[in-house]
Amino acid sequence: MSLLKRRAAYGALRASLAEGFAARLLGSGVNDARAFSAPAATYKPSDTVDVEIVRKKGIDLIHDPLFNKGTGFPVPERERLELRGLLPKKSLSMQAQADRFMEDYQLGKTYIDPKHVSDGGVTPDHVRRWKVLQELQDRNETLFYRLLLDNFVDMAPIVYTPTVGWACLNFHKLYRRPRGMYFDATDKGEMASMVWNWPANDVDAIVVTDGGRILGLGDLGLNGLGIPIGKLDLYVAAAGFNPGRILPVVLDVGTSNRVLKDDPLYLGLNQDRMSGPEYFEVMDELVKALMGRYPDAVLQFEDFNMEHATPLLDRYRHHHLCFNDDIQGTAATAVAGVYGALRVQGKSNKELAQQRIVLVGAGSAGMGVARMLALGMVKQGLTYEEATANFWILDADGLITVKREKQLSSTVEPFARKTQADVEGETLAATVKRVKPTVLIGLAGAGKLFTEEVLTTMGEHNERPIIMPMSNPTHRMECNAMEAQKATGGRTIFASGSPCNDVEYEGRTISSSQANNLYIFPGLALGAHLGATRVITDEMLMAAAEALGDCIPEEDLDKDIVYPRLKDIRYVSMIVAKRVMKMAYDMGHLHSFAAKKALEISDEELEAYVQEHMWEPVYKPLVNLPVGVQE
Ligand SMILES: NC(=O)c1ccc[n+]([C@@H]2O[C@H](COP(=O)([O-])OP(=O)(O)OC[C@H]3O[C@@H](n4cnc5c(N)ncnc54)[C@H](O)[C@@H]3O)[C@@H](O)[C@H]2O)c1
Ligand SMILES: O=C(O)C[C@H](O)C(=O)O
Ligand SMILES: [Mg+2]
Repeated sequence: MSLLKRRAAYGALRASLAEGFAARLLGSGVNDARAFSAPAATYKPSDTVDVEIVRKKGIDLIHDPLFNKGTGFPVPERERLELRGLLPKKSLSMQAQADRFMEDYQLGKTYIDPKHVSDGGVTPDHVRRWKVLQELQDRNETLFYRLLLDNFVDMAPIVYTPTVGWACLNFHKLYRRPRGMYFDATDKGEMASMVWNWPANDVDAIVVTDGGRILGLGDLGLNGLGIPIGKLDLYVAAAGFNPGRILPVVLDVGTSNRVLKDDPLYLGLNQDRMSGPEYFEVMDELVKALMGRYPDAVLQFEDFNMEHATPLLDRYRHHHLCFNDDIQGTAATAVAGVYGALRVQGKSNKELAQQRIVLVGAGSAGMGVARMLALGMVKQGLTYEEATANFWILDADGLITVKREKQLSSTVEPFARKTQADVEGETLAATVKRVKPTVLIGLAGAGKLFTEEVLTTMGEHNERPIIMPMSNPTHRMECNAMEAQKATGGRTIFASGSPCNDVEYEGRTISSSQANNLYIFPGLALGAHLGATRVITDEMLMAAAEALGDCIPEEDLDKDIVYPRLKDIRYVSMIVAKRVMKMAYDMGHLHSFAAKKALEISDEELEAYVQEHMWEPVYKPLVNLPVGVQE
């Protein structure tokens, strides 16, 4: 990318910051905002008009959601692209289309029978909105992403958790049009050629699941594809990945879910879930097929069960640019949240080392979080062994100690309690009473484990308890915000995996934050992609965590908010991407020449570089080139 172009992008960034500043001035009644208005038009050779090359015309174009503008095709474009007569004559602006959609989205009366909505926390209205949005995505992706970006706070819970959980449970009944790629165990030997059926020559990001553990809903087999789709929706909206260059993938290796297997409409393999060497063989073939065609793509592993999540990450992380979102993205998210909560308490990051942490759920997410928090404590001066002594980890069998008879996994083993006072299998309530933790984290996916007794005890021992029920979706969270605030007299610093409303308690409003890896994976992947980093290291993850924490404005900390506002998600992803790239550079992992150059010029230049590479959901003029004619 030329320096001229980058300068232009930086100019645009500065202009938009100035615009925001001007708006604040206007809001505060200061009239000098005019000083920021645009100067008289001058010729800028760098401000080129971005066009998009398309190889289709006529009805084929209208039926391609990546290029379709619906009634938004301008008249001259209709002439150029053989669309005349295929659409009502009147051309609407994108804004008019957006307004029309929002009316339907907000007020639509499509009836959904409540008995079809079995997932706690998801209402019939969520489901209606999910359907309306999905239909839009299937016909006009540019408008879909425009709306998702502009209404992120309202729409993220629809395309993502908790509603996406309902969509996965019902994927086989909802299936209408293909999205993403479907591989299964019977495709052995064919995958490397199958991957060439995907229409895009370039793919920047792939999210893959085997449906083994979808949110806290268990094994959903092929239905799990809804999760990579939802994650990649956020890649585009939150981090500006190009929707034409993303690929959601499911590998169907069977399912242990009897309800699905017995359902004649289920679309996956009707066989038990594979495991052992055979499983890894199939997975290896898929990874080689995907990386063979798209060697530069970032590969995100999503919602694998405990048996496979860590082994797969260890297997591929040194060979491909990949990460496991549940282990690593969640870990960085939790670290940022605890740092934020310490700042709310008026403390610094240094005091992470003094925290006593009880964590329920010793699975991939839980142990990723424990390890990263321990690494954070090491950064604050402890040895790793001293750090692990600050944790009490419980799983379905209670407190984990060295006396556990079952073999502990290598991720859990360093955290097994060693002292006499620690009773193997102790209940959560007893551990919390005895240990008096300052931080309580839930990643068990088992619902209401933070009982009134547990929460009350947290309140008894802490002036400001830090309570993070991080499981998803809503009805699998360990508690909700109201329960935590009621039991602790409104003193909890609260962050949950799925969104919770703020709580009205004794005449005041108490903030709830969302501790979800959505704050990390889009920016992390963007930084890795733009920096061509080839690997994602612990240092890069820690940089992402710290960057996330730094994005919380002071005035929000004063309101007990421990994550940035979701409306600022693009800014957050840009900062996370920048800091990931800077860390990669320091560690010798940044291989993009252009990114290196930007970084060596200045911090602002690097921000502009990231910004410039974020795809914007706007209608660009379409230029048709016949197949075979080079761009
Ligand atoms: N907020 C986020 O960003 C985020 C990210 C990743 C995962 N999660 C959520 O975390 C949960 C777990 O995910 P995972 O990948 O670690 O799952 P996993 O299957 O790998 O691990 C689950 C763990 O919970 C334990 N557990 C189950 N029932 C329990 C009970 N009744 N009491 C105590 N422990 C119990 C299991 O023994 C196991 O150790 C899911 O609900 C998932 O949605 C949230
Ligand atoms: O998908 C989410 O909402 C977060 C996380 O990846 C999970 O598995 O729960
Ligand atoms: Mg997940």
